[in-house]
Amino acid sequence: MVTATDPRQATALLETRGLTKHFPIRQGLFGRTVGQVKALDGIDLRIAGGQTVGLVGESGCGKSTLGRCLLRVHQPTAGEILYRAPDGTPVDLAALDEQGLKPYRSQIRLIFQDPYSSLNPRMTLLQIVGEPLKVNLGLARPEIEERVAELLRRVGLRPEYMHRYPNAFSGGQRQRVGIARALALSPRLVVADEAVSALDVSVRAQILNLLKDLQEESELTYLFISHDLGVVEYMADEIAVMYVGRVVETGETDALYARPLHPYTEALLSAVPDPAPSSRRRERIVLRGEVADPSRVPSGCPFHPRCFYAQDRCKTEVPALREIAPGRTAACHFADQLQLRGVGE
Ligand SMILES: Nc1ncnc2c1ncn2[C@@H]1O[C@H](COP(=O)(O)OP(=O)(O)OP(=O)(O)O)[C@@H](O)[C@H]1O
Repeated sequence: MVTATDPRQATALLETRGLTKHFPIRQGLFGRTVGQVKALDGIDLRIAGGQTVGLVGESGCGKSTLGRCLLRVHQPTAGEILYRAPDGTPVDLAALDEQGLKPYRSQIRLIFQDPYSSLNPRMTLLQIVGEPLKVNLGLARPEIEERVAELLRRVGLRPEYMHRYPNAFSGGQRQRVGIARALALSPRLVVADEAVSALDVSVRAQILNLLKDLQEESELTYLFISHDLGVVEYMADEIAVMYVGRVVETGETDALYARPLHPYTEALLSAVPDPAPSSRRRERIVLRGEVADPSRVPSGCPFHPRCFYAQDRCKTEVPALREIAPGRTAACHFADQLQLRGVGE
């Protein structure tokens, strides 16, 4: 059903086309390039304004590299990052130099994974959260204090904490500080890279709910990167599944979880803990072998050596990411024939 909040109807805030990032592998005394790590290999991804896109996949499949390219921490090797500026103009962030990127640096921000190592222990919360206000906006101390107090309130911390140091706080509180810092410049898109993975299970839900509340208050858009499919199901309107530098499936969260179209997604979902274990049990699909090495991507479909449904064609022909049903894409030759198992069957 197409509803008012259907991500397919919302305008894209950011869209990547053919986004590619290869890291050279260097060897020897003169650093000769002997190969390439294909961390991203032609990513087409659409992030609708005000929505959360969940990016999932095993470790090493390129999720963080994608986030870093959007933030332009990395210079992409090829492809476009089309960002809709506040006045509606599309801007290709991949093509801009540091000077050109300046106006957009405040609009796309990152929440770090580890609230222990990402906060400087020698800086007070005022300095940590206020730093972007000083550096990017050049604000004076009284105004910074005022804004930091407001930011701390928004993330559920007492304003008087601003004079304390990070070691006075728990993991969950520290991540609230990290979120306050990410929000200091009123961004439009926030990349949350494993934002709750380092936290105790007991505080994860509080941080996830905080992120949801902040999204509602400020119409934020999230790219929510996680290897935890349970967490992503709770957070994301839409999902993109990555495998070795490529997007292999996209769709609305409910539809994708109920009926995956790519065998890799089916395997990932089979590992999500069963909410009602006494009912018909889902069988966990144990994939053979390790995730492919992005410097030696298998021929044909990169997933074929691990796929239980692979046919001869899969060994030679690379499947394109194509629309299988409205709002559903998959990069599998047999996506419209396979009857794969989802969650909650
Ligand atoms: N700066 C770099 N130089 C060389 N190779 C890199 C660099 N950054 C990432 N890679 C490689 O690119 C591939 C993708 O890494 P990336 O960190 O993006 O994956 P990921 O899905 O985020 O994994 P994880 O969840 O473990 O962080 C990996 O093979 C990684 O070793």
